[in-house]
Amino acid sequence: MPRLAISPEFPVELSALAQPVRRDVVVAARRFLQNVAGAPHPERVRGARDPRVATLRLADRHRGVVVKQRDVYWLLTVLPDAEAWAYAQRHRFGVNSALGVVEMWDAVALDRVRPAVRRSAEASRTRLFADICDTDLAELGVDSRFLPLVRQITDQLTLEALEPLLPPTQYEPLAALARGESMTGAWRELENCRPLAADPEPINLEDFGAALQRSPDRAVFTDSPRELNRVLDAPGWCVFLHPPQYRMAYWESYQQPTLVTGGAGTGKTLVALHRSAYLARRGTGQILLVTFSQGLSSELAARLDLLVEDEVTRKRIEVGNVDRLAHRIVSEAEGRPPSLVGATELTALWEETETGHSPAFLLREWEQVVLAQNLQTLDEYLSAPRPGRSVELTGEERTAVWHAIEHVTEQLRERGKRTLLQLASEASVLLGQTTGDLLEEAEPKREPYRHIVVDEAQDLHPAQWRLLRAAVPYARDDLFIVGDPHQRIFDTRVTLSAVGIDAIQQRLQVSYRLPQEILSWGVRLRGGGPADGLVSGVQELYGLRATRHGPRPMVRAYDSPEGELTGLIAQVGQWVRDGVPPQEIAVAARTAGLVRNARAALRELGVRVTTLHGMKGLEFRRVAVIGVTDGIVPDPDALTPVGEDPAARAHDLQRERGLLYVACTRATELLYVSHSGRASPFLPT
Ligand SMILES: Nc1ncnc2c1ncn2[C@@H]1O[C@H](COP(=O)(O)OP(=O)(O)OP(=O)(O)O)[C@@H](O)[C@H]1O
Repeated sequence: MPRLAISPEFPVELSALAQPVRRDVVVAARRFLQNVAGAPHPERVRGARDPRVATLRLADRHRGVVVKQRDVYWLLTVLPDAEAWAYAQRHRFGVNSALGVVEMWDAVALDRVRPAVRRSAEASRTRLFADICDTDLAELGVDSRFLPLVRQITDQLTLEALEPLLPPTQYEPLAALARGESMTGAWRELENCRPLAADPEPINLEDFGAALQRSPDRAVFTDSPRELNRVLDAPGWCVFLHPPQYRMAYWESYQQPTLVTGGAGTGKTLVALHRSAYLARRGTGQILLVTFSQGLSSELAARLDLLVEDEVTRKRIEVGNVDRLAHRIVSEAEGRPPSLVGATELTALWEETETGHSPAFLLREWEQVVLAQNLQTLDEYLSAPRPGRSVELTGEERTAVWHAIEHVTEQLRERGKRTLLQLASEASVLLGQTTGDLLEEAEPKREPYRHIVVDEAQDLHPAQWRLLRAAVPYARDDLFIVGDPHQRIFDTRVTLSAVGIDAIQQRLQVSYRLPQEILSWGVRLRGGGPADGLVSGVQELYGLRATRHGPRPMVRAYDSPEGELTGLIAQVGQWVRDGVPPQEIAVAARTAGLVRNARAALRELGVRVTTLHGMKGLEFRRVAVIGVTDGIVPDPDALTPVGEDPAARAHDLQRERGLLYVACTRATELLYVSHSGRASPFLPT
């Protein structure tokens, strides 16, 4: 029986074929896999650069291209006959000697540029890699077939021009050396191309099948027609992860909590989904996949349904948000659902106190100092640090604030009401009680989950972190966390270590969602210095890059809000006429009023219209962000007055900036931004 491995390009090419051809291709591939009568057989390709290449006739005038070694077939693509033969003739294949993964390159295209590289070498005595000996290059896996070309490269620009023609496993270490990095730096880049942990077995360059097994980003083996169907039908992200994503999601076991950070669209959510699926398949216990809001958790659940087909496995993963978890734990303990206090009622309670501080100031002090550190007594509060609060409070003032907090919490208790953060705090105490008393027992395992996977971690409050920490035992693979401090849209700047989560950190650097043009515009917009939180120290956006190019964001200035709305209607109408499905278009604005107006104006078109907050975690082909006007973004009502607390105001401004950045980085294809009157100060000039 043949062993059939599918490359990520195959399902993409397949989906581009007409339906009857597609059906025939699938039937033929299934026959080939099962080795039954009528199965296509490999046909050699005359003039092929690589003798292992063959084609399979999969449908009328359509062929699959395979690389064949013994019983292993790597099915690369399916194309009309002539294109398939040309493809088969052009490409060569190899095994990277450092990583043992497969490599593929267009040998004809590479040959075409060789004369130009040679000419520039003849005109210059400089050689980019003059200081690196052949042994070092070989150690980095540079293929001896590329060596003559590499030796002729005179400068960085020439190397960059070769990037699309070289396998990434060849290019990345060379690019690192060209940037002046050491061998260690070059190795680090190479390691990033490794999807699996290093294999202790020596690499056999002749064993292509073993190399394919080490390359799950390039080839998935299908043992049955069912698996074949799945690889061909499921969305690409369900089957193929990029090497760093794969390595993080499928690492056998993490000794301690793990934090994956990365910019917008780098695949953090996908990694969280795959990690959950991996843990569920392992069957070591119940998993909670948790995210910020109810809306996002529904999105996650829908994607998880696509990723995990098996019902028993899927049932091991509960998808939820932290508020709901807190609510449930408190409900179960008290025997009835807790009542929540509304914002207006809470503000009225703060107003009853007489500290000379505004309700907003007191609320922040309560949430960011008292609840964040779980302070229980006045003495604890008097000696506690107040990070992020720049207004000094004397001992007397602190005492007054503490009494104000006591007044409000007492009033809430009398009314039988709580805030969501209070619920989280109480839920973590409740969990602590059930587990703490039992620690000495043989089987204390009373935490509700064995593993917790957290998405959008940047916005969780310390009280919520304490709840999550208490909901899972201290054990291997307890917490797997993904987030991006630059996308924080709420007021929490907690580092994980401050809440007792000692996490190892990994980072994703390539955005697969955004074209370079939207990404670099977004990075300039986000600007304003590095972001803090989640990890100790600060996190820079430096190094984040994209793999695609596209149109630059359109920024449109209008004279009036009415003109801006008319412009929006025209733009979105054009997108719909271009054939973009309405569910792949989103319009976002900072205020509820702008959202209402846009929604009314676009009702007929059926596109999504939401607030900037509502864009978190989502993705659309085309996005319009309107009302990016001075006086609207940042929202003056969301800013602490300058005189009240300058540090809080600076944080508010960063949060508002982050909010706009989040909305603008949802577009995979096109971004349209508009304002009427003076532009928001956040817009890059
Ligand atoms: N391995 C992959 N295969 C296919 N598509 C991918 C892959 N990785 C990323 N993408 C694309 O990038 C998008 C972003 O992925 P994801 O939502 O996981 O990123 P994220 O880092 O969580 O983004 P954000 O923080 O901006 O919400 C995906 O929806 C998909 O379009």
